[in-house]
Amino acid sequence: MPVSDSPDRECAADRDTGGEGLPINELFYSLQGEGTLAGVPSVFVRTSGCNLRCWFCDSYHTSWEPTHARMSLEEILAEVDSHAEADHVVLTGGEPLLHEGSVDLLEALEARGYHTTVETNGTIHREAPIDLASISPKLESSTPTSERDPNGEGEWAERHENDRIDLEALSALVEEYDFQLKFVVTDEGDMPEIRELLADLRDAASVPIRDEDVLLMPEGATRERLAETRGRVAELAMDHGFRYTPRLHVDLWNDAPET
Ligand SMILES: C[S@@+](CC[C@H](N)C(=O)[O-])C[C@H]1O[C@@H](n2cnc3c(N)ncnc32)[C@H](O)[C@@H]1O
Ligand SMILES: Nc1nc2[nH]cc(C(=O)O)c2c(=O)[nH]1
Ligand code: SF4
Ligand SMILES: [Mg+2]
Repeated sequence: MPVSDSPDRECAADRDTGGEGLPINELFYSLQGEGTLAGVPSVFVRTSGCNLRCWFCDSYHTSWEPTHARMSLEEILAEVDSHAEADHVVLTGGEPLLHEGSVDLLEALEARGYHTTVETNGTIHREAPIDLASISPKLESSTPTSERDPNGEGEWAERHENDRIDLEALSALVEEYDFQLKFVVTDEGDMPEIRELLADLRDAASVPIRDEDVLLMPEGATRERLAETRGRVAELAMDHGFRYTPRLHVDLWNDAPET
């Protein structure tokens, strides 16, 4: 589908847009590239708008400079259904759980028999029929400091830092849904924070969080960058007894849109 190239002024990038349907940045058929379902043919529905601003965000036009076309629930479902080979749908963003309309979409997908994965940064909990909550809590190394800001001089750093971890939302997500915790890792400097967060979450949540629920994913939006990070991250997964997840779509198609 075409992606609108001009930001819609009515849509603040960091809050629910309300109204009917959803702000959609792209909708495409691909292979799930990340996590325990890597390799599964899936339709991706990418909403626009995010409450965080990771410096490395590989979906720049849903966060830093959000663009979208507003689609009704019926239009989204028709396009999902047109990919008849797929019975898995991945709802991602941006931050899909910003939008009330995501709940409506997930309910409609459940009624049609789809398996649903929601890719979320873990700061927002909503009740919805989610088969796999793919939670990617954001570490301090994601913060857009003035040196790393892709779009300014660090104006978002404080808000990002304040909002990136919400233990209450994280606990509710892991208690309510089958989940994976997928951390973006660059080097061993990220590991102490992952271990601390896991300890806090294990205290706060009423369900077990097994090491096998924890996946380390190398930071990199391009093949070139992944070549620098993935060897290190694979070693860290082995050292700590966590899983490693590739970024299969980047290996296959680099940073092309709609992949
Ligand atoms: C664009 S985000 C959208 C969903 C949600 N906002 C989130 O962050 O989980 C989709 C996935 O891509 C990951 N991601 C984004 N930029 C990345 C990068 N440069 N390297 C590795 N993973 C990245 C996120 O951590 C998340 O798991
Ligand atoms: N192929 C493919 N797999 C993915 N898994 C999670 C993605 C995302 O952006 O949320 C993603 C994506 O953008 N492409
Ligand atoms: S939380 Fe997700 S969509 Fe938002 S800026 Fe970070 S990686 Fe991008
Ligand atoms: Mg992606």
